[in-house]
Amino acid sequence: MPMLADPSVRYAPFQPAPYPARTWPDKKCQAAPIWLSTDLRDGNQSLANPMTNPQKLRFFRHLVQIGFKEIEVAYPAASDTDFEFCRMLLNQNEVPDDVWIQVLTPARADLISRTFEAVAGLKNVIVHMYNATSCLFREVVFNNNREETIGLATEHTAHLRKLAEQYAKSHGTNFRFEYSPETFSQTETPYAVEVCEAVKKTWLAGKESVFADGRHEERIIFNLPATVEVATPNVFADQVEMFCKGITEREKCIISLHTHNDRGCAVAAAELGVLAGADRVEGTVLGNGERTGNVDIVTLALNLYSQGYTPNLDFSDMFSVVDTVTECTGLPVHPRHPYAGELVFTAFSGSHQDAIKKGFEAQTAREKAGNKIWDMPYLPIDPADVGCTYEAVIRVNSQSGKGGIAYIVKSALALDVPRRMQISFYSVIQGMSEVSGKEMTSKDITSAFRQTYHFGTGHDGRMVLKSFTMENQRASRSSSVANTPEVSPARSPRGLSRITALSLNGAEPSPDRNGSANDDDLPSVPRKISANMIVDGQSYKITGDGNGPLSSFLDALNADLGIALSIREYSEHSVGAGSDVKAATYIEVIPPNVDPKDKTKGGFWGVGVDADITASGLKAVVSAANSWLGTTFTHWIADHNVLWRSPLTPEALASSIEYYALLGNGPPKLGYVYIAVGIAAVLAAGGKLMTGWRGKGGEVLWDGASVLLVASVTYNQVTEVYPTLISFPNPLPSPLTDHEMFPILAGAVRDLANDNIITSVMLTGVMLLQAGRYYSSKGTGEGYPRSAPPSTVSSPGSEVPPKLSERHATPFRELTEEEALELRSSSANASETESKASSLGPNSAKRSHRKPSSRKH
Ligand SMILES: CC(=O)SCCNC(=O)CCNC(=O)[C@H](O)C(C)(C)COP(=O)(O)OP(=O)(O)OC[C@H]1O[C@@H](n2cnc3c(N)ncnc32)[C@H](O)[C@@H]1OP(=O)(O)O
Ligand SMILES: CC(C)C(=O)C(=O)O
Repeated sequence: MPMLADPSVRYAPFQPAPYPARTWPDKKCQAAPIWLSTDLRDGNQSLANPMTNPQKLRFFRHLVQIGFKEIEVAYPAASDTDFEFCRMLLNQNEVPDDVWIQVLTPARADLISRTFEAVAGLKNVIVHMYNATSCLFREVVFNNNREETIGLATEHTAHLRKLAEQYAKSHGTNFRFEYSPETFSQTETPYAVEVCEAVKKTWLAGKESVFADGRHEERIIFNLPATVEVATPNVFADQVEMFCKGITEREKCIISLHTHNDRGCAVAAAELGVLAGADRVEGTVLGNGERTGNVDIVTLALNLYSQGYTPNLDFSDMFSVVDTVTECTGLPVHPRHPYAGELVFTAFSGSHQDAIKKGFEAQTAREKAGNKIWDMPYLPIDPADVGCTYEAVIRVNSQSGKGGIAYIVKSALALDVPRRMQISFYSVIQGMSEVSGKEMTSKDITSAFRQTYHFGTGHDGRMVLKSFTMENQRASRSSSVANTPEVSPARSPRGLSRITALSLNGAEPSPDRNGSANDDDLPSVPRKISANMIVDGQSYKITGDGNGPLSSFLDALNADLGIALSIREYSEHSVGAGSDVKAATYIEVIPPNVDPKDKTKGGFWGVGVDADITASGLKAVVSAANSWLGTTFTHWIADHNVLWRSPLTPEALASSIEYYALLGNGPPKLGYVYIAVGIAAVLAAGGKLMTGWRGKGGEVLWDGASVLLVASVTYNQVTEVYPTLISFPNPLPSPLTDHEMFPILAGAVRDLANDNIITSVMLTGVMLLQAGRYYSSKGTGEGYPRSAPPSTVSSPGSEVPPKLSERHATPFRELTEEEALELRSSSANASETESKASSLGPNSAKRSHRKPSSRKH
């Protein structure tokens, strides 16, 4: 049946009693209520497969560990399992002295008696009796009028009291009594009060001395259930306040709440009910229970905690709580479950991440100043308080922003990346995550960072700084730089002491000073650097002069390697503390044709970390220069701009032009390497051709094709690629995209990209041909003879099926004569073999072994 156009024909609104005298809206909840966990009763009775007793025991122990002092463990009259669980708790001495065991019974004499048998001998027991009091239940379920309903309750209260006194005497048990007017929230509140008055009278009759002695633990518990949640939480709060004010001898009663979540408001109803005067709340850990569940005590407790009130329950290890609940109930916990779900302290979206990152920084600063109050965007409590690490707080996908990514880099690598570098790295991660369509893990992000900035062992770029010596008028020093940019054996105390003095906190060197930013504390004195570098595997010693370490290094790169870069932005911070302190330096470099003032374009970032501040700066320059140089000696990135980018922007073309101009005007030695590779390829191909001429007829075909392809590539490189490459002007005109040469240069990079495509297709062809040759000479490996022995070849009348499947593992090979024969005979027999297959051989059995469908129609 579809939803009704007019639901009022079927559903009537709940009619709350008017209660204008309410005071609860102005109350505050400033202390935890008494908690009762009913996980092992109400939670258990709602499970398709109720818990086994070992599971119940595990859960019980965990509840005790969390700090529950009242635990409803069973409905002992319901089943032997529940009965035995109570005995198990007694026999194994599982119940701490300060914990009360609660058991539920209906208002039926036989079941009450059975309940007492179950708990006989336990130290502290609350016997909980219920009968429904609402009009619907009175009429439909019990067929009782109001008086009869009260009679049912009082009669069984009297029976229960008798047994309690008896068992207290015989077993020394402390008994308390809880009565639930089940379906309280659907019962007329004054009538619920009337029922409870009658029950109270029966239970407390003659016990005046108990209260006169101040034994308040003897108070009767009236538990007010929203057995089914039928109205808004304010209605429930009104009912609770009405009850609290209506019941006499309030001081002799504990008012308890038992809310269910049918409208999704169990937490709100319990919270407002407490404001309305309740002392106690029954619920389950993480909200399992009938239908939509009982109220979730984790949420209630941590809501209090987040307001600065101690909940008297310890959820410090939320993971183990979730494990216990899920493993015992067999139910999952929703990833968005308040305080406990896997994702509840996690932000994927950029603006949330940005705010959280800034929030953490502000929180750290506040705490340093002595104010520990948690005040964090998007995070109501500190995840660490419930056993979460901060790692999961920010997770990155295509919805994320630079702040979140920077947060992860900072958490994982202790690098506080400057804002503009964050933006630059963000585009790297954004691109990756859009391509994959998946979340980027912290590991993905840190390894992308290392790769992008050539940071850390195993992430060297094309250029590596091995060691350097620095001379100036004050001192002369030398350092070697370890392979990993993060650690340097050079620990100059002088360098370290300068970290603070040189810290510019993101201030940029003015372009004209060109890298002398970290010389603020020194007068401008000429420096000379001598550095040992590896570029594309070749060692170079470079030297340069300048007003500081960075400017002299940039001078050396320009003079000896033809790498003309200047610094546009510089910042640094210390990493760690004490004797392990290091400096982290971030540098943005720009090539000569880039406008230093237009910070939206043309920069390349680098990072360096070292115990020596000079080494950290130099490493940052090398890292940035590597970003500019590109990762490998290939042109894919530049060509991608030209061939596959849509729309093809002038900026994309400009960056490809810059790349090829750099290559064309690069150090001559790079050119020699390029030519040497070409010559080696030609010689190798030629050598193979000769081998082919010397007699192996079959191989000449392959070698011939390879030679043809290699020759074509060489011709293309010599006549097209090389002349185009060296035609790029040095320096490039600036601003590039507006210059009249731009269309010509754009055409040149298009030609180069096309040439590169041709080259790569041809070289791929060579590789495939060579692979074919390799496999043909190798055979199939184990067990496959280069020429098949006669016994494996089928002959007319042979019953052995030919092993054709083995043949598939041998690509690109000529067949031996025997194999050719075998193949021919097998194809001639193919149709015959097929027709025989239904009656002969193992395959026929396989094909026919399925039974015809036995389904009846
Ligand atoms: C809201 C709640 O969560 S209440 C707790 C619910 N939990 C459970 O029911 C789990 C355990 N229950 C059981 O194992 C069984 O129901 C038992 C053992 C208690 C009783 O089983 P049975 O004797 O077979 O009765 P049944 O389960 O059909 O219960 C219905 C009978 O109990 C009566 N009844 C229901 N609740 C109560 C009550 N609180 N007090 C007295 N009688 C009650 C019904 O009116 C009905 O009586 P009828 O047979 O005369 O019409
Ligand atoms: C027995 C009562 C308290 C109950 O479980 C309910 O009303 O939900």
